Amino acid sequence: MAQELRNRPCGGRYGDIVQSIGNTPLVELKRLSPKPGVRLWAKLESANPTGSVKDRVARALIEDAEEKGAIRPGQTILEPTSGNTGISLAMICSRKGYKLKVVMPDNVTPERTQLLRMYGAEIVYSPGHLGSNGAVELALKMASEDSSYYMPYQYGNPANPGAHYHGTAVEILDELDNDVSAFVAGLGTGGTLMGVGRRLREELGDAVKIVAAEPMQGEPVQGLRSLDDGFIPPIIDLSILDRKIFVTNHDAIVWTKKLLDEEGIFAGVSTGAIASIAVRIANEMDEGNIVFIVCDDGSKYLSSGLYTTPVEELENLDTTVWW
Ligand SMILES: Cc1ncc(COP(=O)(O)O)c(C=O)c1O
Repeated sequence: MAQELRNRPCGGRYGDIVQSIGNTPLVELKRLSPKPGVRLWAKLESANPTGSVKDRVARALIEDAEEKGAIRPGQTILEPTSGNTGISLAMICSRKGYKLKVVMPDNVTPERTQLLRMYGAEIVYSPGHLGSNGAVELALKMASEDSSYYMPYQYGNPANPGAHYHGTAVEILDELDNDVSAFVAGLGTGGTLMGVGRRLREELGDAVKIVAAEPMQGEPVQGLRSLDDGFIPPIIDLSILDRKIFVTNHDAIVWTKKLLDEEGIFAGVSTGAIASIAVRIANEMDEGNIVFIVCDDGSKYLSSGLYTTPVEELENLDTTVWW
C-alpha cells in the first residue's frame, strides 16, 4: 500500500489500466457542510477507470480467483449484477483474457447495456420487476446447472469487502491522518460498508460512526437494496453498522442534483441518497470529518433526464426503477 500511495498526488504511474484502479481523490464539499467545524469529504470512486467503485471489487474478485487457481484464461465468468460490477468485470476480463456473462434485470438503463457490450460481455436478462434479487436467483440457478462457469459472487465473496478493507479504507485514513468521525455509504452487496467499516473500527474504535444509506422498502434506488426486501447478502455483518437510515427516491434525486449544482460533483442516484444522509449526520455533529462514497458518475443515468429536468417535472419519480 505504501508503494501505491507514494504515487500521490500526480495520480501515479501504472503498467496497465487494471493496475491504475483505486487511489481516488478525496474532495472537500464546503458548500454542503452545514457548520464550519464539520468537514464533509467525498471519496470519488467515480474517478476509477470505468467510473465506479466496483472496479476495485472486480479486480479483487478476479485476482483472488487467479491466486487460488480457480480460473484459467478463456474460462467464462458468470455474475449477477445491476450494472456497475458487470461493467468493471467486463473491462478487467477483456484485459485478462476471460469471457464474461452477466445476469441483470431487463429494465436497466440503456447506457449499461451499451457499456457491457462495448467491453465484450454477454448479457442474460432477468425479469425487471424482480430487481437485483431476481438476477441473483437466476445466476445461482445457471451456475448450479453448468459447472464450467466460475461465479465470483460478490454478495458472498470476502474479496469484495477485502478490496475496501485493504484499499478504500487505507486511502481515507491516510488522507485524513486517521481523523474520521463518520463514514457513510450505500448498502448494495454491503462490500463497501463492511470493508471500510471494519478497517475504520479496528483503527479508530468507537470514535467513528459507520452509517448505511438504505432505499425505502420497494423503492429501488440504483445500486442500493433494502434488506427488508428479503435478501441479506452473506458478507453482511450488521454489527459493524452504527446506523441504517432509509432514503426515498425523491430525496436521492434532489441530492444528486444538489451535488451537481452546488459542488460540481456529477454522480449517480445512489450517491445522492448517501450524500443526503451524510449531511444529516453532519447536522448532528459539532465537529469532525465525515467521509462519504461517490459510488459512480452520472453518465449511466443521462437518458433519464434527471440532471436537466426540474425534480417536480420528473415523471413517475417514486415508481421509476433506476436500473
Ligand atoms: C451505483 C451503486 N451504488 C451503491 C452500491 C452499493 O455498494 P456495495 O455493493 O459495496 O454495498 C452499488 C453496488 O451495488 C452501486 O452500483
